[in-house]
This record gives sequence, C-alpha cells and structure tokens, in this order.
Amino acid sequence: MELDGIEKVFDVRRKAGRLRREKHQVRAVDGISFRVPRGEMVGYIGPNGAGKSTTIKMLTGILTPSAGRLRVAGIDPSRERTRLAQRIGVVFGQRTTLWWDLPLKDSYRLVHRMYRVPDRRFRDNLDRCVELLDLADLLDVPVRQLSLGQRMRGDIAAALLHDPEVLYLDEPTIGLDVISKAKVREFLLDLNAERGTTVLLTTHDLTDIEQLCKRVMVIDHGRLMYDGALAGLHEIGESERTLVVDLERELPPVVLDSARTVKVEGPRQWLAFPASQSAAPLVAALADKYPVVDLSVREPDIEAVIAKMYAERPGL
Ligand SMILES: Nc1ncnc2c1ncn2[C@@H]1O[C@H](COP(=O)(O)OP(=O)(O)OP(=O)(O)O)[C@@H](O)[C@H]1O
Repeated sequence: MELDGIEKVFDVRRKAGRLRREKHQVRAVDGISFRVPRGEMVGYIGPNGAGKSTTIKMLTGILTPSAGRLRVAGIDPSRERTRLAQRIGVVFGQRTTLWWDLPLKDSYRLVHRMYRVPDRRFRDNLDRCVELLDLADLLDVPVRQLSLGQRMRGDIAAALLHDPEVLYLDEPTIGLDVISKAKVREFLLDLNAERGTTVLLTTHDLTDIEQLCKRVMVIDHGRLMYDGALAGLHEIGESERTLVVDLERELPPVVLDSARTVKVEGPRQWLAFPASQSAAPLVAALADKYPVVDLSVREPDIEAVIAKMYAERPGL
C-alpha cells in the first residue's frame, strides 16, 4: 500500500434557512501519506468521523481521491477496480457481504464463480477456513440465522476464498464475545504468518491492535497524527490499564508502589497502572500482600488513549 498526499473532499449541501441550501465541503481525508510493506499487519485507528472508512473506500477503489497518489499491489484502485478486486479482501464488521437468505455454503459458491477461483484452490481455501474458523456446522445454515460471531467468521472466510494478498478489516471484532474475538484474532495471526497477507485493521478495541499489530496509525480530522509502535502511543498518551481485583473481604484501599487504587466497591477494587508496564509484577505483589480471590485486566479504550494523547501534546 502506498499513499502520497491523499485527499478526499465531499461536496455537501446543508440547510441554511427554510428553502435555502448552502454548498459546503467536508475534507474527510486531508493529505495522508504512508506505506505498508507486503506482509505487515497495521492498525488504523481514530475517533468517529476521523476518515478511516473513507480511506478504506479509496484503497478498494469505491471512492476516487480528490488529490494525491495511491497504489495497492502496484494498482491504482479507482482506475482498475476490477483487477484490484482479485488481489484484495474486505470485511466490514457492521455489514455483511454474505447473501442473507442463503446458506453460508451457497454464498461461498457465488464467491467462487464471481472471482473465477480455480476449483482446486477454492476447495483448499474453503477447507482451511472451515477448519480454522470452525464453520463446519454452519455451512447449511442461512446467514440470517447465524449469531454475530458466527456471521463474522463466515464473512472473513468469504473475503479470503480468492487468496487476496491484501486484507482490509473494518471493525472485525465489533460486538463479538471474548471467545469469538480470540478465534478471529488467532486466525488472522495464522493467516499473516502462513500466507504473508498484508492487513489494514480498523478497530475500537485496543486488544485487537495489541495482539495483532506491531504498528499503529492514528488518524483524526483526516490527518495522520501518529505512526509507530503501540507502546509509543501509550507513552505519549500515558494511558492506563486497570486491574480489577476481588478480595476475600472488604478492605481499605490497596496500597502498592506500582499502581493507584481508583475505586473501591465492597470487596472489589480497581487499580490503575501505566499501560506500557506489564501486569505480572503488579499481580505478584498484590497476591503477596492481599487475599486475592479473582482478578482481570481492563484495557483502555482507543478514544481514551487518543484523548490523552491530545491532552499531553496539544500541538499534534
Ligand atoms: N459520502 C459522503 N458525503 C459527505 N460526507 C461524508 C461522506 N462519507 C463520509 N463523510 C464525512 O467524512 C468524514 C469522515 O468519515 P468516515 O466515515 O471516513 O470516518 P470514520 O473514521 O470511518 O468514522 P467511524 O469510526 O464513525 O466509522 C465525516 O465527517 C463524514 O461525515
């Protein structure tokens, strides 16, 4: 993926009185440049309305940039959209590309025909997806009867049956339970390791980024605000994770060097600690001094990290 000074400006008409409408422009993407080398998995994050979906639509060729130069697998997406379609896969978490009333396997047959995938390759890819995404019992079920997590796994398989070398994932874990999320992440890691698929991932779940991407790009108001390791983002934003601890009984707030107790509710306490630090020494110190029954770690959400990032570096 190569983007140089990419812009997308929408002309919109806004109501300006009872009958009058004013023309005005929205700069959804405002001069973005980056490169994603083959085989890299990159997070593409930002608040609502930042310009993520618009970027992905330009990368697929659905939208044409207003300015700048764009190449995906050496192809100009808006000029050769059909040729590019053979090389990319797209999953939109909020919408399905599967046929609602058809059993899952019929949707796959249609993909087989539409992309003219050679029979042997189609069968191999389908077998692999069915096995790794646990789809065997779902192939005869109409898509409308699938749960969200099952549907998402079905959608990911559909995006991969033609062996794309680039995959765009727009919120692939949204609304999924912990087990489904883990399955999807594990599958994506395998895919990237085995096939070297390049992945651009949009998500509001920082754990997705943490587990899948070494690199993360933050976009806001159509501009690239950060491009680097997730740890660096945490440092800039000084974001915190939270350890939620259930003690044997109600106790005064826990006192530990490496964390601050931010909330106490009966035997449950919330301890904040820097997101860039490992939770392991904290858990060990806690278990050493206090009667711990259960605990879990909560990740900061992306909006909170970004909000802190701006607060720390207002010049960004
Ligand atoms: N077709 C369109 N016409 C006019 N404005 C648009 C159009 N598509 C997007 N926009 C505007 O462009 C900006 C960026 O939108 P975009 O959908 O790319 O954001 P996003 O980062 O994907 O947000 P979200 O996380 O909510 O999906 C928003 O202000 C949006 O209202």
